[in-house]
Amino acid sequence: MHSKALCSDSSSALHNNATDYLRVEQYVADFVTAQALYTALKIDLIDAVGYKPHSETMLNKAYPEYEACPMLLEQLQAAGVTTKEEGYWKLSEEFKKCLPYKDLLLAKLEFANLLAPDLLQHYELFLKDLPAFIQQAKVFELFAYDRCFEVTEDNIQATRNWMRFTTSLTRYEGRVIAKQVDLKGSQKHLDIGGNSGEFALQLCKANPELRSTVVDLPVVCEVGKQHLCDEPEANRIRFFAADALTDPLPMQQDLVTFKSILHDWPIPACERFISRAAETLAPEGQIIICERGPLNLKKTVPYGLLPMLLFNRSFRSAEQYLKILHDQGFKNCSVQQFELETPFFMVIAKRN
Ligand SMILES: C[S@@+](CC[C@H](N)C(=O)[O-])C[C@H]1O[C@@H](n2cnc3c(N)ncnc32)[C@H](O)[C@@H]1O
Repeated sequence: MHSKALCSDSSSALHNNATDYLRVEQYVADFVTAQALYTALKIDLIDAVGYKPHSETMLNKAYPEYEACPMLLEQLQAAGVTTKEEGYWKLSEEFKKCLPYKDLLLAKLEFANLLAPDLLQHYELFLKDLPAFIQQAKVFELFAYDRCFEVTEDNIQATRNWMRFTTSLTRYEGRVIAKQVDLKGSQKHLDIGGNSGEFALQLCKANPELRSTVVDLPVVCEVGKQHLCDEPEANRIRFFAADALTDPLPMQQDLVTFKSILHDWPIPACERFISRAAETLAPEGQIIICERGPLNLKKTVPYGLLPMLLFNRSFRSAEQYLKILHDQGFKNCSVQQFELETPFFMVIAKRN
């Protein structure tokens, strides 16, 4: 390692509260449970039995068109979602603890379900020839970056469709990162590829001095403005529509972050993103890169992690980003590794 790199496994230091959302993973681990839960969420059965225990007569009345409702509830009982007491169905005490993360559960289920048909049809191609798989796979029609430049109602709608996935994941990952990282003294923050502003929001909530500028493509910025408009921190977060590889960027930043963007790009583009970020820094400023590491394939991949399996070959090690930073003159770098539902790391880089 060239840089003065401090590698630490800080999972034990993670605040329990911030990682509590990981409890949803057990309910999206296998295909059949995932379908049962997704359906129960969609038809509001989870809300119904969560609100009030339901007998079979009550279920028949509430869901006359679903004759297999009892089967669904039994499946969910096997998965630990529901229990039956004295003839009445209700949510288990454990599953009730997931209710604050319903948005995340739905996003995970929808994202995995969206991808599953592509993998069912083309798994061999996925292994053999990733570019050919990407050409065939329907899921990539959703992530249409070419629709992120011209602000039209259709493009906003199309872009919002995929941004709900990135936003739901980042809402919770951002809280963990905000608790992990010490941003004392940072005021001007640039979040490159900052999407809906959710990551900037979580950093601003945790750091009352911070003022963020979210750099992203024009349509993404429009959706982001709408996403944040009711947040008390919205007046500390502005959107800056730009291509961060080529357009001028706001200068004199104390902090530049890249969260879950660089893995999308080949190394030369990562070098360019990082050198452009470095140009914007004030003398004592720092760059923080937050990324997933590769999946631990010694364990089976749960259904809910299908999207991460899809991107797994793009997930690099922290060392690869450290090398780029070192080559660009960042001498003071450290790495924090931690486990979320996948390995995750932060590379923190200062010039001196
Ligand atoms: C995978 S998403 C990650 C979003 C966000 N950082 C998060 O963690 O939720 C990558 C983001 O980078 C943005 N992006 C891609 N190319 C970009 C470019 N050249 N300049 C600015 N933003 C870009 C995309 O529009 C998208 O919002």
